[in-house]
Amino acid sequence: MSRLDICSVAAGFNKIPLLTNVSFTVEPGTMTALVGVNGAGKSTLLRAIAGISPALAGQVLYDGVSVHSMRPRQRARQLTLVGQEESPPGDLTVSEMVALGRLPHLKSWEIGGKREQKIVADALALVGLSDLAERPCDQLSGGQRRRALLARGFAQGTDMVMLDEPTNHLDVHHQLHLLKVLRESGRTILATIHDLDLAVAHFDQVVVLHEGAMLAAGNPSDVLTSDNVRKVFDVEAHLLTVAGKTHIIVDSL
Ligand SMILES: Nc1ncnc2c1ncn2[C@@H]1O[C@H](COP(=O)(O)OP(=O)(O)OP(=O)(O)O)[C@@H](O)[C@H]1O
Repeated sequence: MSRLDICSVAAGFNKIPLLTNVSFTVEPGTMTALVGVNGAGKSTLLRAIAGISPALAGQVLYDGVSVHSMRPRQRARQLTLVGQEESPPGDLTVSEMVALGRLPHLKSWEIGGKREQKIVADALALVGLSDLAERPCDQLSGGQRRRALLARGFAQGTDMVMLDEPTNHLDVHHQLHLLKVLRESGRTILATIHDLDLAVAHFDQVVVLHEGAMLAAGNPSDVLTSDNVRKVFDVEAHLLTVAGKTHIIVDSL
């Protein structure tokens, strides 16, 4: 497994940076959460880190290799990005859509083979969608669509997985189930997330973006302090420990 190094990265649009000088490392097999207010640039940064859009400055290294120097197929064999608002083509069934995650790995004659079918079925089972495998994607609820896209991400089979707001649209059971599946997968995870309590209780590292820069990165309870949360989100929050786990309660504006 490989580590991901984000080295002095700037990301933005039309050559205008929204974020500059972002540096942190995601160690192999660990989970990092990216947090910040709406419009802070989390999705923009994640796309730049995944190599989907250019970094305006700096470098993203996966196993020491620049992701921006990789060809798309080579990159897709090593890094998965599940975006925030993807709408799968409505006329594909759920299992056909999930099978798209396999394309970077396959020769044309391997498509639909027994091994491939099993990988797709396993990914659907992981997100609890086996019973909807043959349903067209346009007949899914918001949360089911989200889980189907996550299954496509799992089926891609890379050690490094980047997820843009993976818990959005998921009910509380499926939020916790997803975080458990991610942890038990042993994969290296970088995810944007709005729920600070999920970030503090389930991730190894939190990176806070604020006013065009990285405010802090590190252990969740060291980074999501009352002061930092007030500074970034303009709310009052308190950390507390319940049954050995740290949680954050946001109690007022
Ligand atoms: N294609 C684009 N061209 C120019 N600006 C854009 C484009 N897409 C998004 N933006 C702007 O870039 C900023 C950062 O957007 P981004 O989606 O990265 O934020 P975010 O932190 O992920 O927000 P959210 O929490 O609302 O999902 C926003 O101000 C947004 O309006």
